[in-house]
Amino acid sequence: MAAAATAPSSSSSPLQLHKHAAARRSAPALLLRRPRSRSHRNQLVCSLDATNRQAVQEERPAAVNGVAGRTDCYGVFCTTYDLRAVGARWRTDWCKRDEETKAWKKVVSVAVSGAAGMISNHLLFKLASGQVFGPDQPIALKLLGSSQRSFQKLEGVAMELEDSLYPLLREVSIGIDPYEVFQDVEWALLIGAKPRGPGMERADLLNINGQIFAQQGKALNAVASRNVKVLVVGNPCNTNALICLKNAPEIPSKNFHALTRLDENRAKCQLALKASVFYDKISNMTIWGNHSTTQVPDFVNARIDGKPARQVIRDTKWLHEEFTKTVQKRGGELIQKRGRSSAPSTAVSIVDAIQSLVNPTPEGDWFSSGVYTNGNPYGIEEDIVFSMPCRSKGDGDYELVTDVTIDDFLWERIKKSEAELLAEKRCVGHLIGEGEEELCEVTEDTMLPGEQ
Ligand SMILES: NC(=O)C1=CN([C@@H]2O[C@H](COP(=O)(O)OP(=O)(O)OC[C@H]3O[C@@H](n4cnc5c(N)ncnc54)[C@H](OP(=O)(O)O)[C@@H]3O)[C@@H](O)[C@H]2O)C=CC1
Ligand SMILES: O=C([O-])CC(=O)C(=O)O
Repeated sequence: MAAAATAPSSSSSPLQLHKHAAARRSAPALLLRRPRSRSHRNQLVCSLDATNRQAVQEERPAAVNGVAGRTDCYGVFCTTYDLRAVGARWRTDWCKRDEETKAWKKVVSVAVSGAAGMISNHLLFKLASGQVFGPDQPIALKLLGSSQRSFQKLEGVAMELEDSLYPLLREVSIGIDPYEVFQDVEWALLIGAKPRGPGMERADLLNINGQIFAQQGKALNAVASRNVKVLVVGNPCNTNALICLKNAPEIPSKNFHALTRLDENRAKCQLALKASVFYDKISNMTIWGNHSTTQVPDFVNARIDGKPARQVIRDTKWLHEEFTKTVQKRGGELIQKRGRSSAPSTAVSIVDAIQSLVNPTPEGDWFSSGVYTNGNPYGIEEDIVFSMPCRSKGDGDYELVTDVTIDDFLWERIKKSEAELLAEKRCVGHLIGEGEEELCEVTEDTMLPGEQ
């Protein structure tokens, strides 16, 4: 475990602090490490003289000492750095310093569950690099594991993040208690979930994972930022997202998403291949419904180089049969070939999903996300989480797209996916305060992309 460096005494040179490689880069300006608890918040006041160095020093929490259950800064991330360019003079004027700090964006606080898993293995490094929230956006990562056993794995992940020297990565903390890890987070990327084991019934999976998401919903409700954006990846992600939002009544339901961006990317790839064009020519790609084999990849509204896809791809049989099935079953095919479910491409699609919310959607285009159906303009049953076309102004929020055509082909399939989600919802009634577990009747149709 890396030991936390102490702040310099009033006689020490500021340059001594730069012994950590993270600070050797010409990284953006200093950020005092933010105190963890709400009660500590605002105690770092700007006062003037060297005595305040001592005060700041005392505010810094201790490093994790390998104590499972605690969430705290990890190793190098517990150090308060002077991150201005090497050679900058240590100032005793903390107000001036504070002014400089204010010029930088506030650190964005992002929780990731299943942080020791395969998807996170790819995602965390993209988050830390600035690829997701931008090259001028400092970030704090809060890593959630599920058990005492996973705590050690999380330490390993944090060590790799340390060794990657990301200048934008200002905090890493690890823990197994969502009530601690989710404190004040602005984004919660909920990836951790139990995989379906041999002989496990679909209803068991819904129940086991549902309980995880009920607990995490409650924790978010209690301690997260009131406007936290939640992206549920762990399967079955639509119903898990529904459970999560139902257990977080103080957070707007609109803030919850189930990841269907991977399906959108898969659909774009198939259309690009068929039309012999590069991916970037495919736009307006909607995935309707559940992240399962009933999902509906929409070629009716998709565009290729600005033209309706059906004007470019004249092969109706391919669109109706092969395209739809290929996208629906892509996850399963991949598992058969790789022996495990998709992780790198899922991480990429999580990046895409976040970027679609924090950047304005290009004029005329849209993206897919599994979102809460209340108030939807398409006639889809209310009170489920269903993938639909969305547009964002780049403020983290979204609006549903209204200028889409839903023909009979789409509608028939949308209803099938809707029925599947309603059946899943009945299975988790006990987790959303709406009934008993015994009502669960999921059919063979109800399959994750990986189950076939
Ligand atoms: N929506 C989509 O498009 C896709 C979804 N998925 C789904 O994403 C999920 C994760 O996949 P992947 O990373 O490959 O799986 P892994 O098995 O590699 O990792 C899952 C992680 O979840 C952790 N975990 C389990 N229970 C909890 C819990 N209660 N709280 C926090 N963490 C927990 C596990 O570790 P530990 O117990 O040690 O903490 C493990 O690190 C799966 O449900 C998968 O089906 C996958 C691909 C696409
Ligand atoms: O079933 C799984 O875990 C994999 C999955 O969701 C996908 O690849 O779309």
